[in-house]
Amino acid sequence: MIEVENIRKTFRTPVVHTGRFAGLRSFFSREYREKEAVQGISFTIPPGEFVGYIGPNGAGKSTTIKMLTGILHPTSGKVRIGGISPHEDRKRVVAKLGVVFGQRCQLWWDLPVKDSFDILAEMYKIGGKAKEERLGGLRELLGLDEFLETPVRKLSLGQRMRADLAAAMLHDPDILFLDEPTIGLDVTAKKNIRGFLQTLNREFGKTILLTTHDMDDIEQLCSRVIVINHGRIGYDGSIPRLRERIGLPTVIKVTYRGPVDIPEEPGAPFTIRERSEAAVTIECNRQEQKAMDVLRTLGLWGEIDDVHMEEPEFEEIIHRVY
Ligand SMILES: Nc1ncnc2c1ncn2[C@@H]1O[C@H](COP(=O)(O)OP(=O)(O)OP(=O)(O)O)[C@@H](O)[C@H]1O
Repeated sequence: MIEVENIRKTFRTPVVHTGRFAGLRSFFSREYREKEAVQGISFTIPPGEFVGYIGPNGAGKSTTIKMLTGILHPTSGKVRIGGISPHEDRKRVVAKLGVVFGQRCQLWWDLPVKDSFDILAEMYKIGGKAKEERLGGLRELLGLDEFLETPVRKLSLGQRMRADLAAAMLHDPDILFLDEPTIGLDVTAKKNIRGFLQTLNREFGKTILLTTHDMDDIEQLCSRVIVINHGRIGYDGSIPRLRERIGLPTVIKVTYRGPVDIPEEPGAPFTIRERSEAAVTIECNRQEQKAMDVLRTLGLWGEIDDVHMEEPEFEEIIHRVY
């Protein structure tokens, strides 16, 4: 269980002067600028949940993750991971956590991948059969064998991410924090990583908090999404409920065969976006109108030949929340 209670983080940075005697003025200056990166955030994540933690650049996502992992101490508020405060007992919390930062490799750059795993296993005090079994499972799930002997610096981005994920899971933590794990990856590599994360969550019950700018990651993986902006939570709930709340229209295009009689006003709760001799495109709100009811009305205007339906893009919905 991850418990976050009204956490805040204010960064205080000295004001740097410019112009004449700037260095001297900065040196003697006691002026500070304050930045409230996180402004009172609360949420609870029960075991086994897969949560997307998203927001625009500078929203406060990384700052939150750093407070959850104990790297940063909140200015106020409380964090509990499995009942333990990461600040008070970082060692015990770290044992429960796996952390992956997509932009930062956590392995030894010049060593073969398997040597990095050996060092980590030593650090976590995993040996013998347990180590073989765990590493065997990860090798299979992540396809590590093709590059186990390769130095980390020579890995492709996709291979490096797979190695990083294996390293994060080596001590079998219950919780995984991921910061942009698919950044820069091609379609196939993304698919592999997503498949692995899905397996961790669904088959092994791992709790996952995922930060990403890739909305496909969120839509394909997360059952819940927390949206943060300017250090505050703007939304916390399921994706369908978010779609409902934003209420962007669904677009339906119907092509007719034979004679068509499209009225000037639809006389139904949807709007006509475009019409031609043999087709009509309408916009409707799926929360207010069932697609079948809309189609029934459209069927009164002529014999339907083909139907094309476009749901609002998740990306567009998130853009509206930001
Ligand atoms: N150590 C620091 N000192 C001062 N300000 C900081 C520090 N770390 C972060 N900030 C500021 O706090 C705000 C939130 O930053 P944070 O890195 O948490 O955002 P983010 O949501 O992770 O953004 P991104 O998507 O760009 O990674 C930003 O305005 C940032 O400049």
